[in-house]
Amino acid sequence: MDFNIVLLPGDGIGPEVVGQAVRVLTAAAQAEGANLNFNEQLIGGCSIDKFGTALTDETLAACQAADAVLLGAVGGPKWDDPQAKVRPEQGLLGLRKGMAVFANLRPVRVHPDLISASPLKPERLAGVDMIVVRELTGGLYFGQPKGREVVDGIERAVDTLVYNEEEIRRVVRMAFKLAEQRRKKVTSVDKANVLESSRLWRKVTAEVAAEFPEIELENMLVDTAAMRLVASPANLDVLVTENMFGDILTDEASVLTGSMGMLPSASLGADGAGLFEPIHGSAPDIAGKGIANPLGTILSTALLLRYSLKLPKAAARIEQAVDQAISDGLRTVDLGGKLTSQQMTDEVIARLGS
Ligand SMILES: NC(=O)c1ccc[n+]([C@@H]2O[C@H](COP(=O)([O-])OP(=O)(O)OC[C@H]3O[C@@H](n4cnc5c(N)ncnc54)[C@H](O)[C@@H]3O)[C@@H](O)[C@H]2O)c1
Ligand SMILES: CC(C)[C@H](C(=O)O)[C@@H](O)C(=O)O
Ligand SMILES: [Mg+2]
Repeated sequence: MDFNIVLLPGDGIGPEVVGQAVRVLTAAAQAEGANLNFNEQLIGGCSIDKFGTALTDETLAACQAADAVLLGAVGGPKWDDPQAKVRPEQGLLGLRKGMAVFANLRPVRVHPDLISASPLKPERLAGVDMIVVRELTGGLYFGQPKGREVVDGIERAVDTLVYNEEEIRRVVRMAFKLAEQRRKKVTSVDKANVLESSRLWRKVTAEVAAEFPEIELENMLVDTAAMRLVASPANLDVLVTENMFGDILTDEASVLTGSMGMLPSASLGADGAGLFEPIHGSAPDIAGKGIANPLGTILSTALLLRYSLKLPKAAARIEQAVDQAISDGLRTVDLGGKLTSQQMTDEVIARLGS
């Protein structure tokens, strides 16, 4: 079995965490008899520096042709000028759109031995195991019109939140399919008391729910969801929501797990090839120090093996090795330990099993 993987390390800690995660991915795939061919490309700020654009046509084409793509992070202060015409984040959005990966799965699991690493009360964290399904190629991030103009000497800016029913249906259906394998409940998060797009979201979600009579549907307003995420997170199982709500709620959810560095993600479309990335950014405050937590990216490679390469045993090997390393008390700096990214990865590899 041979697979072609595109690596997009990106900026800041991106190359550090991708470099480590690739070691784990290679070892786990090899243990299951799979051979991976890697093709490394630029995206984000480093691509702007070299090519003047955050995503070249060649990089996008390579990603579209690959069996899977592993990305680190993009962005950083160097490219943060508000007047800049090109931004690193545009590369990431263009990649998601270009790969048509409309569903971003963000599993949030609290390891029992990391409960003390979270600022939340321990009794709220026991048994937290949810998956957020974030719509990824629509909503405010992509809606038109979008832009700036000066009217009568006053500058204004416009972003548009637009969804059509098919964009909603396909991502909500993905959430219901996931719920069939889990606790048979979907919490759909919207702002239907204010937003027209949310009222359409709610209508389509009810139609999808009718296709899955064994799954319970709960509708929740996003402000309530933000509160429930910290007040009673163990009651949540599958959450599905629009692009920006999902972005914000998952950073909040990362606090439950002890660190931003823990959360992986899988971005999937209608067919198998996906985009896999930790949910964190380029972390300019710790970039270059070799201390970033690599586990979110390592766990993203497990999702890559499961969802795109269809190697569930290799995926489980990685997830078990990460769980074991944490159970054995191994911690990077963000979790109160002393291990470097490389040392933590060595410990995971040592636990992959034969
Ligand atoms: N997917 C992406 O590429 C992505 C995601 C989020 C932010 N960004 C970009 O990253 C840049 C920095 O954004 P930010 O600082 O707001 O968010 P960030 O996620 O980069 O960092 C937030 C905080 O979490 C910490 N952190 C993040 N990942 C960590 C890890 N693996 N190990 C230990 N600590 C970790 C950072 O040190 C920082 O204190 C911005 O340009 C932003 O646009 C990119
Ligand atoms: C960098 C940014 C465009 C991105 C997003 O908002 O989707 C990030 O925050 C994420 O969560 O992947
Ligand atoms: Mg985010």
